[in-house]
Amino acid sequence: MSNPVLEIKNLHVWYRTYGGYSRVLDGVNLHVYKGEKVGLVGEAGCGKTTTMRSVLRILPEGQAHIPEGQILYHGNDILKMKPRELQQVRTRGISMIFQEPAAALNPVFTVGTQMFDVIKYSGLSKEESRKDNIKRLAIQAIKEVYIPDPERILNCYPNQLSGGMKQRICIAMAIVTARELLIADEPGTSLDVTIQDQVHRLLRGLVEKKGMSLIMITHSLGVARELTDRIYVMYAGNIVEVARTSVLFANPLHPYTLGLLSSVPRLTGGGVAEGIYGRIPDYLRPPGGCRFHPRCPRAVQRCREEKPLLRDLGDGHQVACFQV
Ligand SMILES: Nc1ncnc2c1ncn2[C@@H]1O[C@H](COP(=O)(O)OP(=O)(O)OP(=O)(O)O)[C@@H](O)[C@H]1O
Ligand code: NI
Repeated sequence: MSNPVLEIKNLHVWYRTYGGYSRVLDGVNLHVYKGEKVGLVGEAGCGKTTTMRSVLRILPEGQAHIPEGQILYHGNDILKMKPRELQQVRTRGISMIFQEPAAALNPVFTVGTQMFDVIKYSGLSKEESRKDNIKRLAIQAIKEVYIPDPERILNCYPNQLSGGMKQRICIAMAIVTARELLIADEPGTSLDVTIQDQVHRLLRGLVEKKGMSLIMITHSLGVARELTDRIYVMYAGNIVEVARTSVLFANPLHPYTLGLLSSVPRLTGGGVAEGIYGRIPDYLRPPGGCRFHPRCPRAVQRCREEKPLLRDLGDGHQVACFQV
C-alpha cells in the first residue's frame, strides 16, 4: 500500500490545570490511507476530540501542551509547520466538522458570506477567485449536500435554517475546496436520530464520491460499523485495539472493546446490556500500568505495573493487552 495521508505517531497531549498537568493523550498512534474511512471510538472524555484538534493545531492555546509525538501529513510533521504551510493544510488538505453545527456558523453573517470567505482563503488562482466562480463553487457544494434552492440558502442567516440544514451547510463548507481528509467529530449528535442518520449517510456518500479519506469520531461502535472500513478503539488517551471493521465485530479482543460492544443497544429488544462499570480515570493522577486496569475484569498484577503496547496479531489487527 502507498503511504498514509495522515499518520499520528506516539502523540502525547497534556492540559495545564490548577491541579497540575492533566495527562490526557498517552502515546496515540493512528493512520489513514487515501480513500479510507476510519473510526475513532471511545466513551466521553477519552480524548477523541483532543487527538483531532491536535491534527489541525486548534487546541486551546496556553492550555494544551504537546510534550511528545508527530503528526505526519504526507510525511511532513504538522506540529513543526510554519504558519503558511499549516494554512495550506487547513485550506486544501484537511478539514473538520464539529458536533454542534450552530457553533461553527457565525449568526451575524449570511451562509453565502461565510461560504465565499472559506473559498476565497483556500488559495485559489487569480482566475479561480473571480466572484462568479466563487459563487458557482458555493452553489455546487450546496447542491452536493442535497439542499434545494441553493441561491436562496446563500442569502439566509444560520438561524433561518433547521439543525439538519445547518449541519449540511457545515459539510458543504468543509468540502467546498479540494480536500483530502475530512475529520468528522460526532456530526449531528445534537440532532434527532433520523436526521443524524441522514447526515452520516450523506458524509459517507460524499467522501466515497470524492475519493477522500474520513476520520469519524464517535462514541458509538454502531455508528462506526455503518460508516468505516477500520476502527480505532480508544480508552483514556490510549488506542487499545485496532482492526478492520468486520474483524473487530467478528473477533473483538480487548476487554474494553468487549465492554463497549455489550453496551451497544440490541435491535431485537433486551435493551442496553451491562456495559462497563466505573468511569474514565482522573488524568491528573492516571492509573499506572494499563490505564484500564481499575475497570478491567481480567486485570492481574502485571497490568497494574506495566503499560501494554499495541501488538500486531496479523492482518493489521492490533491490541494493547497482556491478557489476550
Ligand atoms: N482545555 C482543557 N483543559 C483541561 N482539560 C481539558 C481541556 N479540554 C479537554 N480536556 C479534558 O481532556 C479529556 C479528553 O477530552 P476530549 O474532549 O478530547 O474527549 P472526547 O473523547 O472528545 O469526549 P466527548 O465524547 O465528550 O467529546 C477530558 O477529561 C476533558 O475534560
Ligand atoms: Ni469530543
